[in-house]
Amino acid sequence: MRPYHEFLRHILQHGIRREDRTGVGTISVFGYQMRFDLQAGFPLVTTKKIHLKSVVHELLWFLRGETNLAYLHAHGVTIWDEWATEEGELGPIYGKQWRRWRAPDGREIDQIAEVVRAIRERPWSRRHVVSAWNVADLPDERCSPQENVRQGRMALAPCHVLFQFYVAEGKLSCLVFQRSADAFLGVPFNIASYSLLTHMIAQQTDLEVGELIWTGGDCHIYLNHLEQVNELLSREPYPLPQLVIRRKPPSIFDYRMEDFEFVNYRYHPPIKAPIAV
Ligand SMILES: Nc1nc(=O)c2c([nH]1)NC[C@@H]1CN(c3ccc(C(=O)N[C@@H](CCC(=O)O)C(=O)O)cc3)CN21
Ligand SMILES: O=c1ccn([C@H]2C[C@H](O)[C@@H](COP(=O)(O)O)O2)c(=O)[nH]1
Repeated sequence: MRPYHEFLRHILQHGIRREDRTGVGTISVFGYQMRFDLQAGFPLVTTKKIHLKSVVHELLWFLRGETNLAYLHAHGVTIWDEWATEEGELGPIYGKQWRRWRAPDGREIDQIAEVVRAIRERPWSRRHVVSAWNVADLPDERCSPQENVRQGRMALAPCHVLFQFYVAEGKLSCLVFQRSADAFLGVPFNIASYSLLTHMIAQQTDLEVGELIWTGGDCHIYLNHLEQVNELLSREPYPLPQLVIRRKPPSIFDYRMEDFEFVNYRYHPPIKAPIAV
Protein backbone atom coordinates (compact mmCIF):
# COMPACT_ATOMS: atom_id res chain seq x y z
CA MET A 1 0.00 0.00 0.00
CA ARG A 2 2.84 2.38 -0.83
CA PRO A 3 0.50 4.55 -2.93
CA TYR A 4 -1.73 5.10 0.11
CA HIS A 5 1.25 6.11 2.25
CA GLU A 6 2.43 8.50 -0.48
CA PHE A 7 -1.09 9.95 -0.58
CA LEU A 8 -1.05 10.68 3.16
CA ARG A 9 2.47 12.16 2.91
CA HIS A 10 1.36 14.33 0.00
CA ILE A 11 -1.52 15.80 2.04
CA LEU A 12 0.77 16.36 5.07
CA GLN A 13 3.27 18.17 2.84
CA HIS A 14 0.99 20.17 0.58
CA GLY A 15 -2.30 20.36 2.48
CA ILE A 16 -3.88 23.76 3.14
CA ARG A 17 -5.77 24.43 6.38
CA ARG A 18 -9.47 24.47 5.63
CA GLU A 19 -12.73 24.70 7.52
CA ASP A 20 -15.42 22.17 6.71
CA ARG A 21 -19.05 21.24 7.30
CA THR A 22 -18.29 19.18 10.41
CA GLY A 23 -16.49 22.01 12.23
CA VAL A 24 -13.47 19.75 12.93
CA GLY A 25 -11.10 21.40 10.43
CA THR A 26 -8.82 19.70 7.93
CA ILE A 27 -5.66 19.99 5.91
CA SER A 28 -6.63 19.38 2.33
CA VAL A 29 -5.41 19.11 -1.25
CA PHE A 30 -7.61 19.25 -4.34
CA GLY A 31 -7.20 16.43 -6.84
CA TYR A 32 -5.20 13.21 -6.45
CA GLN A 33 -5.03 9.81 -8.16
CA MET A 34 -3.83 6.38 -7.02
CA ARG A 35 -3.57 3.21 -9.15
CA PHE A 36 -3.63 -0.34 -7.82
CA ASP A 37 -2.83 -3.41 -9.90
CA LEU A 38 -5.42 -5.85 -8.60
CA GLN A 39 -3.37 -8.81 -9.87
CA ALA A 40 -0.52 -7.83 -7.55
CA GLY A 41 -2.62 -8.43 -4.41
CA PHE A 42 -5.70 -7.04 -2.75
CA PRO A 43 -5.14 -3.35 -1.85
CA LEU A 44 -5.86 -3.41 1.84
CA VAL A 45 -4.04 -1.09 4.24
CA THR A 46 -1.67 -3.21 6.37
CA THR A 47 -0.23 -0.50 8.62
CA LYS A 48 -3.40 -0.53 10.74
CA LYS A 49 -6.02 -3.21 11.09
CA ILE A 50 -8.95 -2.70 8.70
CA HIS A 51 -12.28 -3.99 9.93
CA LEU A 52 -13.03 -6.09 6.85
CA LYS A 53 -16.46 -7.17 8.04
CA SER A 54 -17.62 -3.54 7.91
CA VAL A 55 -16.23 -3.08 4.39
CA VAL A 56 -17.80 -6.27 3.01
CA HIS A 57 -21.18 -5.89 4.69
CA GLU A 58 -21.42 -2.22 3.66
CA LEU A 59 -20.87 -3.21 0.02
CA LEU A 60 -23.37 -6.09 0.21
CA TRP A 61 -25.83 -3.64 1.80
CA PHE A 62 -25.40 -1.17 -1.10
CA LEU A 63 -25.88 -4.03 -3.58
CA ARG A 64 -29.10 -5.07 -1.85
CA GLY A 65 -30.41 -1.57 -2.52
CA GLU A 66 -30.94 -0.94 1.18
CA THR A 67 -30.75 2.44 2.92
CA ASN A 68 -31.79 1.44 6.45
CA LEU A 69 -29.38 0.41 9.22
CA ALA A 70 -31.26 -2.85 9.92
CA TYR A 71 -29.08 -5.09 7.70
CA LEU A 72 -25.85 -3.47 8.96
CA HIS A 73 -26.89 -3.86 12.61
CA ALA A 74 -27.89 -7.47 12.06
CA HIS A 75 -24.23 -8.00 11.10
CA GLY A 76 -22.70 -5.85 13.84
CA VAL A 77 -21.73 -2.94 11.58
CA THR A 78 -22.16 0.54 13.08
CA ILE A 79 -20.25 2.80 10.65
CA TRP A 80 -23.40 4.58 9.40
CA ASP A 81 -25.10 5.12 12.78
CA GLU A 82 -24.26 8.80 13.27
CA TRP A 83 -26.12 9.92 10.14
CA ALA A 84 -29.34 7.91 10.49
CA THR A 85 -32.71 8.89 11.98
CA GLU A 86 -34.05 7.10 15.05
CA GLU A 87 -35.76 4.68 12.68
CA GLY A 88 -32.38 3.88 11.13
CA GLU A 89 -33.18 5.62 7.83
CA LEU A 90 -30.53 7.32 5.67
CA GLY A 91 -32.68 8.55 2.78
CA PRO A 92 -32.00 7.78 -0.90
CA ILE A 93 -28.22 7.16 -0.56
CA TYR A 94 -26.06 4.71 -2.57
CA GLY A 95 -28.24 1.58 -2.37
CA LYS A 96 -31.28 3.41 -3.69
CA GLN A 97 -29.44 5.15 -6.53
CA TRP A 98 -27.46 2.06 -7.60
CA ARG A 99 -30.47 -0.26 -7.71
CA ARG A 100 -33.59 1.91 -7.99
CA TRP A 101 -32.74 5.25 -9.61
CA ARG A 102 -36.08 6.91 -10.20
CA ALA A 103 -36.74 8.08 -13.76
CA PRO A 104 -39.09 10.99 -14.57
CA ASP A 105 -41.74 8.51 -15.83
CA GLY A 106 -41.73 6.62 -12.52
CA ARG A 107 -39.60 3.66 -13.72
CA GLU A 108 -36.81 2.49 -11.44
CA ILE A 109 -33.46 1.80 -13.05
CA ASP A 110 -31.14 -0.92 -11.74
CA GLN A 111 -27.77 0.56 -12.67
CA ILE A 112 -25.83 -2.44 -11.30
CA ALA A 113 -27.78 -5.07 -13.24
CA GLU A 114 -27.49 -2.87 -16.36
CA VAL A 115 -23.74 -2.35 -16.08
CA VAL A 116 -23.08 -6.09 -15.58
CA ARG A 117 -25.22 -6.89 -18.61
CA ALA A 118 -23.52 -4.21 -20.70
CA ILE A 119 -20.01 -5.46 -19.75
CA ARG A 120 -21.04 -8.96 -20.92
CA GLU A 121 -22.72 -7.81 -24.13
CA ARG A 122 -20.56 -4.85 -25.17
CA PRO A 123 -17.26 -5.10 -23.28
CA TRP A 124 -15.71 -2.38 -25.49
CA SER A 125 -18.33 0.19 -24.51
CA ARG A 126 -17.12 3.51 -23.07
CA ARG A 127 -20.37 3.96 -21.18
CA HIS A 128 -19.99 1.49 -18.30
CA VAL A 129 -20.83 4.17 -15.75
CA VAL A 130 -22.76 4.01 -12.48
CA SER A 131 -23.65 7.29 -10.78
CA ALA A 132 -24.90 7.98 -7.28
CA TRP A 133 -25.11 11.74 -7.90
CA ASN A 134 -28.86 12.17 -8.25
CA VAL A 135 -29.16 15.95 -8.07
CA ALA A 136 -32.86 15.88 -7.16
CA ASP A 137 -32.16 13.82 -4.01
CA LEU A 138 -29.12 15.74 -2.71
CA PRO A 139 -29.27 17.01 0.89
CA ASP A 140 -29.46 20.65 1.89
CA GLU A 141 -26.06 21.30 3.52
CA ARG A 142 -27.65 23.80 5.95
CA CYS A 143 -29.78 21.04 7.58
CA SER A 144 -28.66 18.09 9.70
CA PRO A 145 -28.47 14.63 8.08
CA GLN A 146 -31.57 13.57 10.03
CA GLU A 147 -33.60 16.63 8.93
CA ASN A 148 -32.65 15.91 5.33
CA VAL A 149 -33.81 12.29 5.64
CA ARG A 150 -37.12 13.36 7.18
CA GLN A 151 -37.65 15.62 4.15
CA GLY A 152 -36.99 12.74 1.75
CA ARG A 153 -33.41 13.65 0.86
CA MET A 154 -30.09 11.83 1.33
CA ALA A 155 -28.49 12.03 4.81
CA LEU A 156 -25.12 12.81 3.19
CA ALA A 157 -24.28 13.70 -0.39
CA PRO A 158 -22.55 10.74 -2.10
CA CYS A 159 -18.79 10.82 -1.52
CA HIS A 160 -17.94 8.13 -4.08
CA VAL A 161 -19.99 9.82 -6.75
CA LEU A 162 -19.38 7.83 -9.89
CA PHE A 163 -17.53 4.76 -11.14
CA GLN A 164 -16.67 3.45 -14.58
CA PHE A 165 -15.55 0.04 -15.81
CA TYR A 166 -13.17 -0.62 -18.68
CA VAL A 167 -12.45 -3.93 -20.38
CA ALA A 168 -9.22 -4.61 -22.28
CA GLU A 169 -7.20 -7.77 -22.94
CA GLY A 170 -9.65 -9.83 -20.91
CA LYS A 171 -9.26 -7.67 -17.81
CA LEU A 172 -11.77 -5.50 -15.98
CA SER A 173 -10.58 -2.19 -14.54
CA CYS A 174 -12.53 0.29 -12.45
CA LEU A 175 -12.10 4.02 -12.03
CA VAL A 176 -13.90 5.69 -9.14
CA PHE A 177 -14.34 9.41 -8.55
CA GLN A 178 -14.65 10.46 -4.93
CA ARG A 179 -15.51 14.16 -4.48
CA SER A 180 -14.60 14.24 -0.76
CA ALA A 181 -12.13 11.88 0.91
CA ASP A 182 -11.48 11.38 4.62
CA ALA A 183 -7.94 10.14 4.05
CA PHE A 184 -7.47 8.27 7.35
CA LEU A 185 -10.89 6.68 8.01
CA GLY A 186 -12.81 6.70 4.73
CA VAL A 187 -10.24 6.07 1.98
CA PRO A 188 -8.91 2.66 3.20
CA PHE A 189 -12.54 1.49 3.24
CA ASN A 190 -13.31 2.99 -0.17
CA ILE A 191 -10.27 1.44 -1.90
CA ALA A 192 -11.07 -1.98 -0.42
CA SER A 193 -14.76 -1.71 -1.28
CA TYR A 194 -14.26 -0.80 -4.97
CA SER A 195 -11.53 -3.42 -5.31
CA LEU A 196 -13.92 -6.03 -3.98
CA LEU A 197 -16.71 -4.85 -6.30
CA THR A 198 -14.31 -5.08 -9.27
CA HIS A 199 -13.38 -8.67 -8.32
CA MET A 200 -17.06 -9.61 -8.04
CA ILE A 201 -18.07 -8.08 -11.36
CA ALA A 202 -15.01 -9.60 -13.06
CA GLN A 203 -16.05 -13.03 -11.78
CA GLN A 204 -19.61 -12.51 -13.00
CA THR A 205 -18.48 -11.43 -16.47
CA ASP A 206 -15.70 -14.06 -16.83
CA LEU A 207 -12.91 -11.50 -16.89
CA GLU A 208 -9.65 -11.22 -14.96
CA VAL A 209 -9.15 -8.19 -12.72
CA GLY A 210 -7.15 -5.25 -14.04
CA GLU A 211 -6.57 -2.00 -12.14
CA LEU A 212 -8.42 0.05 -9.56
CA ILE A 213 -7.93 3.73 -10.24
CA TRP A 214 -8.99 5.92 -7.34
CA THR A 215 -9.47 9.63 -7.99
CA GLY A 216 -10.17 12.13 -5.24
CA GLY A 217 -11.48 15.71 -5.30
CA ASP A 218 -11.15 17.30 -1.83
CA CYS A 219 -8.65 14.96 -0.15
CA HIS A 220 -8.31 15.81 3.52
CA ILE A 221 -6.84 14.75 6.82
CA TYR A 222 -8.97 15.88 9.76
CA LEU A 223 -6.95 17.88 12.30
CA ASN A 224 -7.81 15.33 14.99
CA HIS A 225 -6.29 12.51 12.88
CA LEU A 226 -2.78 13.96 12.51
CA GLU A 227 -1.17 11.94 15.30
CA GLN A 228 -2.79 8.76 14.02
CA VAL A 229 -1.53 9.45 10.47
CA ASN A 230 2.02 9.91 11.77
CA GLU A 231 1.78 6.67 13.77
CA LEU A 232 0.58 4.80 10.67
CA LEU A 233 3.38 6.25 8.52
CA SER A 234 5.99 5.16 11.05
CA ARG A 235 5.04 1.50 10.46
CA GLU A 236 6.51 -0.79 7.81
CA PRO A 237 3.85 -2.13 5.37
CA TYR A 238 3.37 -5.91 5.05
CA PRO A 239 2.90 -7.68 1.70
CA LEU A 240 -0.67 -7.46 0.40
CA PRO A 241 -3.19 -10.22 1.03
CA GLN A 242 -4.88 -12.14 -1.80
CA LEU A 243 -8.63 -12.27 -2.26
CA VAL A 244 -10.11 -15.71 -2.90
CA ILE A 245 -13.79 -15.91 -3.85
CA ARG A 246 -14.85 -19.38 -2.76
CA ARG A 247 -17.71 -19.96 -5.24
CA LYS A 248 -19.33 -18.30 -8.23
CA PRO A 249 -22.78 -17.09 -7.14
CA PRO A 250 -25.54 -17.03 -9.79
CA SER A 251 -25.59 -13.21 -9.97
CA ILE A 252 -23.88 -10.08 -8.64
CA PHE A 253 -26.66 -9.89 -6.04
CA ASP A 254 -26.05 -13.33 -4.48
CA TYR A 255 -22.70 -12.87 -2.75
CA ARG A 256 -22.40 -13.53 0.98
CA MET A 257 -19.75 -12.64 3.54
CA GLU A 258 -18.57 -16.27 3.68
CA ASP A 259 -17.73 -16.22 -0.04
CA PHE A 260 -14.71 -14.00 0.57
CA GLU A 261 -11.43 -15.11 2.01
CA PHE A 262 -8.60 -12.63 2.48
CA VAL A 263 -5.58 -14.90 2.45
CA ASN A 264 -2.44 -13.83 4.33
CA TYR A 265 -3.81 -10.52 5.62
CA ARG A 266 -1.03 -9.43 7.98
CA TYR A 267 -1.61 -6.12 9.72
CA HIS A 268 -0.35 -3.80 12.43
CA PRO A 269 -2.60 -3.04 15.45
CA PRO A 270 -5.74 -0.94 14.95
CA ILE A 271 -5.45 2.86 15.34
CA LYS A 272 -8.52 4.52 16.80
CA ALA A 273 -9.66 7.89 15.46
CA PRO A 274 -12.79 9.99 16.05
CA ILE A 275 -15.15 10.20 13.07
CA ALA A 276 -16.17 13.72 11.97
CA VAL A 277 -19.96 13.99 11.85
N1 LIG B 1 -16.12 11.88 8.30
C1 LIG B 1 -16.57 10.82 7.63
N2 LIG B 1 -15.67 9.94 7.11
C2 LIG B 1 -16.10 8.86 6.44
O1 LIG B 1 -15.24 8.08 6.00
C3 LIG B 1 -17.50 8.64 6.27
C4 LIG B 1 -18.40 9.57 6.81
N3 LIG B 1 -17.91 10.65 7.49
N4 LIG B 1 -19.74 9.40 6.69
C5 LIG B 1 -20.31 8.34 5.89
C6 LIG B 1 -19.43 7.16 5.76
C7 LIG B 1 -19.31 6.23 6.93
N5 LIG B 1 -17.94 5.71 6.76
C8 LIG B 1 -17.15 5.33 7.84
C9 LIG B 1 -17.58 5.56 9.13
C10 LIG B 1 -16.81 5.17 10.21
C11 LIG B 1 -15.59 4.55 9.98
C12 LIG B 1 -14.79 4.12 11.19
O2 LIG B 1 -15.04 4.55 12.30
N6 LIG B 1 -13.82 3.25 11.02
C13 LIG B 1 -13.03 2.74 12.13
C14 LIG B 1 -13.73 1.59 12.80
C15 LIG B 1 -14.28 0.56 11.87
C16 LIG B 1 -15.44 -0.28 12.41
O3 LIG B 1 -15.90 -0.08 13.54
O4 LIG B 1 -15.88 -1.15 11.69
C17 LIG B 1 -11.65 2.37 11.60
O5 LIG B 1 -10.73 2.29 12.42
O6 LIG B 1 -11.51 2.16 10.39
C18 LIG B 1 -15.16 4.33 8.69
C19 LIG B 1 -15.93 4.72 7.63
C20 LIG B 1 -17.37 6.28 5.58
N7 LIG B 1 -18.03 7.54 5.55
O1 LIG C 1 -17.32 6.67 1.61
C1 LIG C 1 -17.03 7.73 2.17
C2 LIG C 1 -18.00 8.54 2.72
C3 LIG C 1 -17.62 9.69 3.32
N1 LIG C 1 -16.33 10.07 3.37
C4 LIG C 1 -15.98 11.33 4.09
C5 LIG C 1 -15.49 12.50 3.30
C6 LIG C 1 -15.83 13.66 4.24
O2 LIG C 1 -14.84 13.72 5.26
C7 LIG C 1 -17.15 13.22 4.85
C8 LIG C 1 -18.35 13.74 4.11
O3 LIG C 1 -18.52 15.10 4.35
P1 LIG C 1 -18.96 16.13 3.17
O4 LIG C 1 -19.05 17.45 3.87
O5 LIG C 1 -20.25 15.66 2.65
O6 LIG C 1 -17.87 16.11 2.14
O7 LIG C 1 -17.14 11.81 4.75
C9 LIG C 1 -15.35 9.26 2.83
O8 LIG C 1 -14.14 9.57 2.87
N2 LIG C 1 -15.74 8.11 2.24
